[in-house]
Amino acid sequence: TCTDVDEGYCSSDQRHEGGSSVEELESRIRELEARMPKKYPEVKFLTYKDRKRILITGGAGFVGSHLVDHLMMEGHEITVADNFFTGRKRNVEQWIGHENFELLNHDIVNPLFIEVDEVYHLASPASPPHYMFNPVKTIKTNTMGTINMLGLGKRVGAKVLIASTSEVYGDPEVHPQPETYWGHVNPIGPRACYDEGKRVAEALGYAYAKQENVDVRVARIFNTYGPRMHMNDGRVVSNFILQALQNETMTIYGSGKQTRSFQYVTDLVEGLIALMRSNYTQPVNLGNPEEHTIEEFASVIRELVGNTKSEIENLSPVEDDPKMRRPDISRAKKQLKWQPTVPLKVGLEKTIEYFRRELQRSKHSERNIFSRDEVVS
Ligand SMILES: O=C(O)[C@H]1O[C@H](OP(=O)(O)OP(=O)(O)OC[C@H]2O[C@@H](n3ccc(=O)[nH]c3=O)[C@H](O)[C@@H]2O)[C@H](O)[C@@H](O)[C@@H]1O
Repeated sequence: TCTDVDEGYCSSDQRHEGGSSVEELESRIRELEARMPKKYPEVKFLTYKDRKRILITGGAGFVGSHLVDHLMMEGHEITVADNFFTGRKRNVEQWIGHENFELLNHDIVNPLFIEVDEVYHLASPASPPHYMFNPVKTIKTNTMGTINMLGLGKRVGAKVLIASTSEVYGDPEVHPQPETYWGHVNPIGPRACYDEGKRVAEALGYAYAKQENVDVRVARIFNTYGPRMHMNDGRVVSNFILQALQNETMTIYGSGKQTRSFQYVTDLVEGLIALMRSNYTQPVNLGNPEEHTIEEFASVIRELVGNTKSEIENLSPVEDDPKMRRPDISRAKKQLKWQPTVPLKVGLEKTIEYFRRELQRSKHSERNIFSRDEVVS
């Protein structure tokens, strides 16, 4: 009988002779292995021909990390560049160590020299309190950072998708907002660092496309919500949910009659990918056209959270706060065959569940994958 089972030196005959104890042990190990969570979510295998090398700036952030999940599961090679100003390692921890994944602690205000086929350029603080906290850095990220990404696109021949924003329309005087509207932006107001930063990013994109033949896509992203928004994000959906969950006052800035139209993050991710893969080079609005007042959002969230003692209170209005916002998405429908599909209540429930878990969380390394299928099934 072989006694070197641990060392793996036994032949199968010896193991057989060794009697049932080794077989029992083996089957017990198999059983235990089956019970352990899989190391990584299921990733499709793509051959070299179909696999793309993709850089996602801001890939550890709220939107970026959902895009990472989607493209990783499709089987592509993903590099994330993030300076962790608002992004968090936790958002992509499910991929760390995977052979298709790389996480760089890199600030794109500095150039980055890597070989890629596509760049999703999402890096920038996006919530008003965050971008106003360091306006100079916000401008640098959107100007110098964008130049660096377009320069990378030029050098290696990569397609570059620029994440622009509905804020390029400012406090709009046209409603809903089509891409042909030039906007109504205060160039020296508190939001200017972001609004004007993104307007320059778009201008840079088209300048590089014209002068240097860089293949550029521009997505104008409207208000988006979902799991993995930062606890201190400060935007309305996460604020209202966290306030309701903790029985705190729900803070409406101003009358609450201002409107917004909110899309769930997985819808946005599909729109971004469709745009990147299309041949359409003009800006495209990506948003959900269902419009509500902020007051309505407060009561819908209050109701969905349930059992809350939170009161709703009106505080003073925010300077230059857009009074209404709703995307005209005819272009996305026509050119990308894209439109949002996740209903507000379904997305909000998913987001509430996420924040509820975050508030209860007391240890590291809990997986947090959110796929669209999980939401619609
Ligand atoms: O979520 C987004 O996608 C967008 O969020 C912000 O734009 P904003 O529409 O001002 O987003 P919020 O800060 O969520 O504010 C929405 C409305 O709710 C109000 N609000 C916000 C927070 C709060 O606690 N209470 C409250 O009433 C704001 O005054 C505003 O009228 C960013 O500036 C955009 O770049 C970003 O694309």
